[in-house]
Amino acid sequence: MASTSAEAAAPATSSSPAAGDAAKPPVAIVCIGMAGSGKTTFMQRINAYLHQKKDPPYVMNLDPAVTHSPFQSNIDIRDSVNYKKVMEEYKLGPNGGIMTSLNLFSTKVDQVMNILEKRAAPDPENPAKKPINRILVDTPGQIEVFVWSASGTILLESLASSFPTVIAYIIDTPRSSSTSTFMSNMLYACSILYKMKLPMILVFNKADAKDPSFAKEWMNDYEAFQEALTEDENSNAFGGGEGEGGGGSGYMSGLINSMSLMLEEFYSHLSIVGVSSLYGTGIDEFFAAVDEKAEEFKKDYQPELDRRRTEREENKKKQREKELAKMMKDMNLGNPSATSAFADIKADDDEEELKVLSSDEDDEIDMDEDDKEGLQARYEAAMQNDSTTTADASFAKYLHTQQR
Ligand SMILES: Nc1nc2c(ncn2[C@@H]2O[C@H](COP(=O)(O)OP(=O)(O)OP(=O)(O)O)[C@@H](O)[C@H]2O)c(=O)[nH]1
Repeated sequence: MASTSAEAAAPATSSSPAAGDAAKPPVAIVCIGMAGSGKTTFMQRINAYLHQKKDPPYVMNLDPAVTHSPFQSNIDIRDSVNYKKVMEEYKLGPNGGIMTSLNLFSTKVDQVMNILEKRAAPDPENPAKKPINRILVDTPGQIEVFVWSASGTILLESLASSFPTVIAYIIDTPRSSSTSTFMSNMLYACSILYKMKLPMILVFNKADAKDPSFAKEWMNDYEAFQEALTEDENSNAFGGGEGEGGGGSGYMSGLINSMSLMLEEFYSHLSIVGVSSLYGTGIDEFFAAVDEKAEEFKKDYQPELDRRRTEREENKKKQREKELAKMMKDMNLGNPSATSAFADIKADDDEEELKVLSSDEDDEIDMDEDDKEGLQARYEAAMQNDSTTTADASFAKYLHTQQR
């Protein structure tokens, strides 16, 4: 990975393996793709490529339903969760089974992160063991189950909180060569980007079967896309078929046209590579894009992630306060910080009153006039306070008893 000043300046998160290897934390590559896009073949290819470069990655399989994998995983969800049993026990269908298995697995995310962080740092007991440079993550082909589940978010956020994390979105190029399937795929990628908020590489796979240069052109040149759209419309590629000439109602082309305009901004955030997982072409280009996106992660996404984490912690604190207030209300104690009774406790702690009480705990009559007046005034305030409830008064009485 190219080392830049931005990288050197990037703050290491507290749990980051950067603590052990400040210049080069491993990059996590999360492969997401529709069923049949060639995701498994792609994973196998990049895994083999890194092994060939004598830089073996750490591989994690998050697909509980996969029956055969052509590569070995260091961490495999199937070792912890039995997908078939989950389906049986919870009486679920295939997608529910995958989602529940992922949910169960995500409860162990801390253990997973501990393992990854250990492998990312140098091992003092075994200095010859090289820290890992890449973490490859395979996900279920049912994209929506992973992307839109809480567990998918938990797993990705945990990864991203420790390592630069990049999404590789695998696209079946031959199946995306019409403007409508291309647009559907782009919208899907767009929704993943906005849901995951992580840098993304579009991997146009099966480049041996269909050259992906058309896709790059469509993404960079609006007019080229327009021409292809008109062609598809004229050849009735969208179906519909009303009227002669196969132009349809024009609704589809109008929709795709306006969406392509909207997606221009989205395209500018992406890296695009064409690969053939079958033959191994384009893999160098893919890893160059990974390095570029890892830098982008540190520069642009990491601060945003940190901001979101701080915001979440603040919200949690606010929520806790809200819950506490609700609990006090449930107990009919009002808002604890709004009652003068509570304020009194704090004041009593560090004022003379305490000394008086501790010196002569039994002797109420010995309290000097100032103390008595002060206490009296506070009882009255407690009784008169707008928000004072019967419980506040009881509390004041309780305080009084304690002070005796
Ligand atoms: N021509 C060509 N075929 C490919 C390439 N990559 C994958 N395939 C084929 O595409 C089909 C699907 O590949 P997989 O790797 O199983 O796809 P997947 O996305 O993992 O599919 P699921 O396991 O269903 O999620 C297989 O027949 C592969 O041989 C490629 O680069 N070129």
